[in-house]
Amino acid sequence: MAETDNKTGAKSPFVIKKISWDGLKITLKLFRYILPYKGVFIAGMIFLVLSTATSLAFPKLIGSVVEVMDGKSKYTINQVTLFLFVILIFQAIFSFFRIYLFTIVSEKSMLDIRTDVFSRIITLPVTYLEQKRVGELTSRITSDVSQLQGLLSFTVAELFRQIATLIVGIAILFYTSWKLTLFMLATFPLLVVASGFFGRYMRRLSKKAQDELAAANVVAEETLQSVNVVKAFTNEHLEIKRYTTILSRVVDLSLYAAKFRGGFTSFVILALFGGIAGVVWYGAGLVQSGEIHLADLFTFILYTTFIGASISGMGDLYAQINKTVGSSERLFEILEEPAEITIEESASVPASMVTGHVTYQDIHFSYPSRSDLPVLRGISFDIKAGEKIALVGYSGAGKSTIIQLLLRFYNYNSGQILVDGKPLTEYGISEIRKNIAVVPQEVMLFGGTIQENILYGKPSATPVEVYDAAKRAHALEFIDTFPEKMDTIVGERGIKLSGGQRQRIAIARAILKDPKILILDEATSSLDAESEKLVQIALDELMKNRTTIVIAHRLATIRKVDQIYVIREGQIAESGTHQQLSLMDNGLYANLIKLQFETAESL
Ligand SMILES: Nc1ncnc2c1ncn2[C@@H]1O[C@H](COP(=O)(O)OP(=O)(O)OP(=O)(O)O)[C@@H](O)[C@H]1O
Repeated sequence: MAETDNKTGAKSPFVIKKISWDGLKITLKLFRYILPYKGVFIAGMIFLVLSTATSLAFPKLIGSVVEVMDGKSKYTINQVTLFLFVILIFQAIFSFFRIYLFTIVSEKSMLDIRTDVFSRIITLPVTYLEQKRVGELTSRITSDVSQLQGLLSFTVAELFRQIATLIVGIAILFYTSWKLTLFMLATFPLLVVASGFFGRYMRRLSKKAQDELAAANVVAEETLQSVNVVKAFTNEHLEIKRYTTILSRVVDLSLYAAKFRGGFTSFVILALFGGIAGVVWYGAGLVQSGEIHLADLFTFILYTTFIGASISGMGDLYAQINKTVGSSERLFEILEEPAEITIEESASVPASMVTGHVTYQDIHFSYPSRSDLPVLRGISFDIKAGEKIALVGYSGAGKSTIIQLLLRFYNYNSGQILVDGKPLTEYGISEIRKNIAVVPQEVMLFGGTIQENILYGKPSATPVEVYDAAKRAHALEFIDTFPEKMDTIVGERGIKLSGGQRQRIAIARAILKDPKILILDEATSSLDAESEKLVQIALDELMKNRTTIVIAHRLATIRKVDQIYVIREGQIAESGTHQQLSLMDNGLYANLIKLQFETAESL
């Protein structure tokens, strides 16, 4: 986790920036998401102009009321009030449409942005994703996109309204009385300079507080994700402490920032009302000397408050835009990251029907994140179509890595992997993955029905196919015991399945996918004898006529394979059949078997 420092944030790792031109350019790219809704957006802009115009007419009308009272108007008080009401009603209608139309645009474009970001995240290469925390990526889709929503539904409208209020307001003021306007403007530079100064400091603090809060969320999320581990270690108090420590930093920062915000607001109020008091004083003199009417003074003061409010609102707006720029930079960083596959490709690529002849030729590999540490150091083997091999070896020897390369999660550094004689790199990523099914150690079930979970292997399968796959995976044995059968909800909000049951669901998925190459990453945890037997029968069924690579932990599977490769420190230390290897004196495999046998006996 990034270290945070003391309150002054002198060396904060969170970069605090002024709005840069580059950042703004990135933010402007967001408007391409508005393009599909440009008609609605333009309509919203028209209503925005209208509602701003009506609100700007308001001080003028109040002035007219005063004119009537002063006996200097040709209209009656009722006429002017009626007109005022009509304007108010129009303003209400315009505001309604402005808000509604902008919300349509912002909600719909947010939907598009979220979909794009989500699609991009899940199509990014594993190498990119593993550098990021899950919490960080989800906050891209949630908080960063929400920040943009503010831009479209609120900030654009506010920016326009405030700029229009400033320009039109000042123009009207000059028209009403240039002397009084110049007097009023004399107070402005002070306000602007001070708000610039305070505003910048406050933005820095609020950005820090925001980042701290995000870090707190990551902590909460991580804890919740592995809540069972926390409980098992009875480390609740540690987690609570971790969370509250970071939260109290957020509070400290926010309170510190609040002092400045409070101070700034007091200053603005003083300066604003001081300015108004000054204008009233000077204006009263002008009215007395007959230079302007009383009504004009009223109008003038109202416009001055409007303008004052606009100026003080600018600081907030700046902060909003700044946050938006930050969010868009983070979003475009993901959106512009090259994906490994496109969604269309993954959906439409037909599985290139390979026969399943897999060859590893002198594969060398190190993980990009630890490029100095060779993990595979010259792995070579050949598996004929339909043959079965097992990879065995101590933990960390490189077995899973061998598989990850076949799935093209990473690119190997040298050597070549061939499938049916053709280099792996010449296949499309989706194409190759469609030919491989993985039955992992830890089977992940999605929240949904058993049917949906099996369908994951082949989304286009018919219910009959799903049923058949479940039957062949020996999953019907337990599915039929549930009242809702295939429609039983599993996952977070449904029933929890046992390890053996989950494995049989995974096997059913693989049967449905029906690939030529199968990868079995055996669960290390042992199942009870009954489950073990059923899982084994299901696996035997699954392995028929498929090239199979087993990361083996259980003797039952290993005995049946054609060839066993013992991996040690990224190299093949021994190879042969179970028979051959177990007879080798002092052989690694023979030792492993002995070890497993002893462990099994001691249990
Ligand atoms: N994503 C990764 N980034 C960096 N190093 C990794 C990564 N995954 C694994 N390693 C390292 O690569 C080496 C081989 O790991 P691998 O997972 O292939 O071993 P394994 O034989 O499958 O072990 P196990 O039986 O425990 O699953 C280990 O030293 C591990 O720390």
